[in-house]
Amino acid sequence: MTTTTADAPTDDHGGPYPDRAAQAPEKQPDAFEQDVLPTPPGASRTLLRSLLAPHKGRVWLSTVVVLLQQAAVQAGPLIVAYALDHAVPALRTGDYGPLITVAVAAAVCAVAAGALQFAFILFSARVSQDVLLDLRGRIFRHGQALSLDFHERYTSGRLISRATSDVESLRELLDEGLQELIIIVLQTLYITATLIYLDWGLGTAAILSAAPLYLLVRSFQRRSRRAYSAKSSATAAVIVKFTETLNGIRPVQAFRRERPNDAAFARLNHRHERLNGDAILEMARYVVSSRLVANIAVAAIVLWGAYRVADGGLALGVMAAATLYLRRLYDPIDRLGMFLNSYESAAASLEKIAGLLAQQPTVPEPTAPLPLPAVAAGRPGREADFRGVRFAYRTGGEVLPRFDLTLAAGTTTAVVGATGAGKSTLAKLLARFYDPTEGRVLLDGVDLRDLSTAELRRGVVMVTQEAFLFSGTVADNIAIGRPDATRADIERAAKAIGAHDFIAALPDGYDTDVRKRGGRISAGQRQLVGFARALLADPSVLILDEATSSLDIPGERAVQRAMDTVLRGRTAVVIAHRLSTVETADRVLVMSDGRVVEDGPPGELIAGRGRFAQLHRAWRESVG
Ligand SMILES: Nc1ncnc2c1ncn2[C@@H]1O[C@H](COP(=O)(O)OP(=O)(O)OP(=O)(O)O)[C@@H](O)[C@H]1O
Repeated sequence: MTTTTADAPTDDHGGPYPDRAAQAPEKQPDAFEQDVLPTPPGASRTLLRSLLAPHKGRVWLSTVVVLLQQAAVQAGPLIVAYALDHAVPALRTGDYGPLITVAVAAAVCAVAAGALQFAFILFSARVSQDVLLDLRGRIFRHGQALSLDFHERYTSGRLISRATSDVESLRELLDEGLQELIIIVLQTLYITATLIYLDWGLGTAAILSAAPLYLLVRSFQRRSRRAYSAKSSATAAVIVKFTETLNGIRPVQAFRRERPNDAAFARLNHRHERLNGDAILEMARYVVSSRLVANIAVAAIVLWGAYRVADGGLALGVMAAATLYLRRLYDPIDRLGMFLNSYESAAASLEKIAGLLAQQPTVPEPTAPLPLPAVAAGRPGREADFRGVRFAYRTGGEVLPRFDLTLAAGTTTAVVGATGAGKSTLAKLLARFYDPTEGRVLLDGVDLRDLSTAELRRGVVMVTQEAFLFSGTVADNIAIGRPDATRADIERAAKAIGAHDFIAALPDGYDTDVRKRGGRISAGQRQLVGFARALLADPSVLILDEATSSLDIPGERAVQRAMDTVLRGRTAVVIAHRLSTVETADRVLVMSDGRVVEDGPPGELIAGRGRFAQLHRAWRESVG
């Protein structure tokens, strides 16, 4: 008999699987649930640097352009001062020269400011668009490269959120942030220098007043980062709910889940709104408190200045000018808040993206891949061997206790067993969607972990129940198994499978777009397309998850014939749900609680008195 170990509580106390604790992260808060994947320190900065590195030249150019643009803008008051002090008195003496100079200078500055602003927008937009293009591509490529267990936990909605709303908040920073920052720094430097020039004491006091402001900025940064991180997760949760509901629209409508879904969505939507509000509130708090600090600083400095004026230590004019400059010095504080806002929003998003990109596939490519040995002429398929394999999902307990199993080349093995017995898990190990927790899965003696993905996919193909169709034509869908296949190859495969007639009857035959007319392709026909795809791919080992849904009798026969064709001449593992499949297999494995409890040719098992014999009798009776 077998034992169920999936939820054995003894593990943590030195039970039968001492290393299980290391594989049970669900006991700690789940990083996936909370949308905070572990990120190596400095990963966001490294990511940003690597994104900007190819555009260094343009970033510098943008910086120079915006500096020149600011110079052109700031020259305005100087020109006015020159006009008042020189051009107007000169005009009184009939000298038009200075006035013309002023007019030309003002026109040049105005045109230059406009042209430079245009150039800046152009350069910075190019940089930001290229960076976003690169980043979206990286997220997509990485998403595709990550292993199945990652996707099962992270969900496509979160990936979409990373590639859309998080990328968008980075765009806001890249498009506007640089200009804002440069303006803030320039204004602050210019005014501080002028204040020091006017009066050392006042200038130093102004600089000292930056200390409480600095503390305020730091606290705002911390709080706003937290607020934006929560907001980004809330946005992702809204998108996850959206995609999940719409992907499952059939069961949603069939089971009238609309109302509960509306309620659940409203909760997530409100949470998003509230967290967005929190982020805005942080900004409001910052603006109010920074203005308060600034006003107190101005009042204190002015009081001290007035005392010095009364004392005769400071000229009144200098005091007046310094007061005006002081007010201006604190003007960019609001701007700084806006900048920090978009910076923190982008930083929170970047951290989430960096966390995603830092994930490593749990089924990695080998660094030194090995080739599969050449198949001897006439030998069908390859031998598959599970050696000392034990498997536990990362999110759960042990599903397959340690076992050994050899599948001889060219044989068809039917796997049967109750739901949850571990049939699909066994199949997924053979297709290397997961690596065994312990032990090795070998194909003709080569560990699957040593095969390049291309070699592995040529060697082993898994056809799942749902036979997913991608957007594109029927021909494209069949050719996924072998992209270089000609139309003749595709038709030959379809004919062999018995799919040609229905495909030819579609409005555009093989060129029918499956998305536009997807409704015309029935479940059975989808399976036939799936088989044609597998036949064209021609793998040595084929794993087939037989559909549980029963088809009509002609449909059933067509699928059965197609299956016989596709299984012939290779090593096959069929997760069987049909009696006919089991009866025609070379070998039957009966699984229960993750263990193979019966193993043998179908005739032998049927004749025996085990589970399979009982199952077979019940099956026969139900068929009639
Ligand atoms: N991604 C996963 N993470 C954690 N546990 C899983 C995962 N997939 C399956 N399991 C668990 O592993 C066990 C075996 O599942 P498996 O899908 O292999 O069974 P099965 O025999 O193929 O069932 P069915 O006939 O219903 O498809 C079950 O207890 C299931 O809950």
